[in-house]
Amino acid sequence: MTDVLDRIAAYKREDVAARKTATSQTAIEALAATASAPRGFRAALERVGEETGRPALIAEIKKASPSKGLIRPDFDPPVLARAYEAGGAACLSVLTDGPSFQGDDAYLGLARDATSLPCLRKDFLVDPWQVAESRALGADCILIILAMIDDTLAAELLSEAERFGMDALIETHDEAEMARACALGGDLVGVNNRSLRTFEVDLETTERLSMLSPVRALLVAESGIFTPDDVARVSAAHAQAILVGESLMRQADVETATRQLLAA
Ligand SMILES: O=P(O)(O)OC[C@@H](O)[C@@H](O)c1c[nH]c2ccccc12
Repeated sequence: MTDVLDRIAAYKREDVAARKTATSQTAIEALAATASAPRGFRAALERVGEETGRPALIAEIKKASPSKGLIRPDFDPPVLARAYEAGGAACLSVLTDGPSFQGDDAYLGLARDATSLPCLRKDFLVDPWQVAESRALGADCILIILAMIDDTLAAELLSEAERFGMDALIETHDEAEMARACALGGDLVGVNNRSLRTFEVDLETTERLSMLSPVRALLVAESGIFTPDDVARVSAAHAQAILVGESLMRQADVETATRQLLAA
């Protein structure tokens, strides 16, 4: 049986091929040019981190996941986005992948228009065309999952993000991927504590990889963060930002839960 990443990569390639037939590179770039100007994603993380002396929060709008199934039944992106902003999030992450996460491209603009926060388009990028598409959808930052692509494509995605004035979060899972991130030269690097192959979560991943991250990179601890103690733990491991979805999405009162997670 092929694992989940291979399965996702396969349907993404098919999906992108169809989208590219419908909308050429020139056409998608024209749409990107009319999108609302990028909000500095990395800059917001840096600023909030300095102001609070704690890791800045990237709060994720996620309805479901392959490992957990349905996470949030009453799913309303603008309402959730405003609750996150009021609770103290520095940035948002919005799942747009449909088949695995019950996301939708439209959720990105809905969440972004409801707040003043910079937004990450959380999706699986397998083609540089998707970078222009992300900007056209309003994204301020894209995600580059190294486990899914080779260095040539990763470098292309990174330079396209730069060309469109967006930030790029380079996601790593192990030492080899962290070495690749260093060679790529990105300035925003994530450590995903969840293996995208086995779904197992371990905050030790951040502790192990943080010291290997590029010197100039802002480090984001991703996944499996549930309590203020978890935040303190990854903060002690030098994470300057955290990416949190499930633990906040499961709370009835998202604003209060967000504030409590960030309380020192
Ligand atoms: O819900 P969690 O455990 O707080 O995790 C959020 C985020 O890190 C996770 O959704 C994620 C991190 N990298 C990804 C790549 C694709 C899809 C999802 C993800």
